[in-house]
Amino acid sequence: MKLRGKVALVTGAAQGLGRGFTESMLQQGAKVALLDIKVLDGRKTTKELGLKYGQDKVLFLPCDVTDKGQMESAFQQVLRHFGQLDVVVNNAGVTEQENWELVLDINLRSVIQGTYLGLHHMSRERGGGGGLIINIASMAGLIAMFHGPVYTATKHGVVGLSRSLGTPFHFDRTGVRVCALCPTMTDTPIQPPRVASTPEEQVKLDAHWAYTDSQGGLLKVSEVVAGFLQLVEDDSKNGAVMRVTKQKGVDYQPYGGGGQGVPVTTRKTRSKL
Ligand SMILES: NC(=O)c1ccc[n+]([C@@H]2O[C@H](COP(=O)([O-])OP(=O)(O)OC[C@H]3O[C@@H](n4cnc5c(N)ncnc54)[C@H](O)[C@@H]3O)[C@@H](O)[C@H]2O)c1
Ligand SMILES: CCCCC[C@H](O)/C=C/C=C\C/C=C\C/C=C\CCCC(=O)O
Repeated sequence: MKLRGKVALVTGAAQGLGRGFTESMLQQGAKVALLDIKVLDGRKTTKELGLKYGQDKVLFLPCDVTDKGQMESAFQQVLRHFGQLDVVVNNAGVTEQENWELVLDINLRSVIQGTYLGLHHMSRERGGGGGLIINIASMAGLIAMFHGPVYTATKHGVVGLSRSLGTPFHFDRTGVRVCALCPTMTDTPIQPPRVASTPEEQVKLDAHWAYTDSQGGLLKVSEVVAGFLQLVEDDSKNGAVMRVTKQKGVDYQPYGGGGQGVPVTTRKTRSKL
């Protein structure tokens, strides 16, 4: 998809990867609605991007993605304000916390909600113009993350959702591509500090940073954004699961015959996974 003249909606856009995806689409000539629960940060980011790319190109909408009413209202407001919707990026996410139900709500239930709302408004069978939904999963959607079992479960769920809706059965009716993006550890505010306030916490942090350093350290937001733009622009990718890692850069998770929209791999390639 060429982004010039298109309208995108990004959840969790106030900072980190969401802000990066937003700015990359503004650079390509799209208009973007930024949704976030952090109202002050969201307004600040929107103002800064508006000064750079034009205030008429951006719209900030305070929105808690776990609240169905707020999500429905945000989608309606985007359509009223910009008159169209072409791209939905379900990006808002949190890492493991004591309240595991909240991790599930934000990282998976809200992504399902955002995906269904995107299909509802963009689907050709409902009079929409087709479009693209990119769900931000993680490499934790493909492999185990020892210090985040629920986080890992939610990201596996996001991958499964995107692959299933990214099949020709759905695309033939909706004209909406659905893909998942799976970065490894990236340098955003979600990352924990290196030093903790208690010895128990320090053990976890040491394990996290030892793992991260062993993988080549943190990705830059710009490296993930480069992959994101490839996924936006390549209309042949539907149900595709893009990985972004320090070791291999941008590539796709091969699924063999079962993976729609991704190349079928050879046995030799599969054995290296
Ligand atoms: N940074 C990484 O290492 C990394 C790696 C792989 C995947 N991811 C995924 O990328 C996405 C973005 O993460 P990030 O690293 O930019 O994190 P971040 O913490 O910098 O940004 C997340 C944003 O989501 C918003 N948010 C959280 N809960 C919300 C809610 N209920 N409603 C609306 N907005 C909410 C936050 O306010 C914040 O602005 C997440 O889904 C995360 O799981 C991050
Ligand atoms: C395994 C592949 C990489 C997945 C990246 C993932 O999507 C992003 C993770 C972001 C931050 C790291 C997660 C947790 C913090 C680590 C330790 C915290 C320990 C403290 C605590 O238990 O609260």
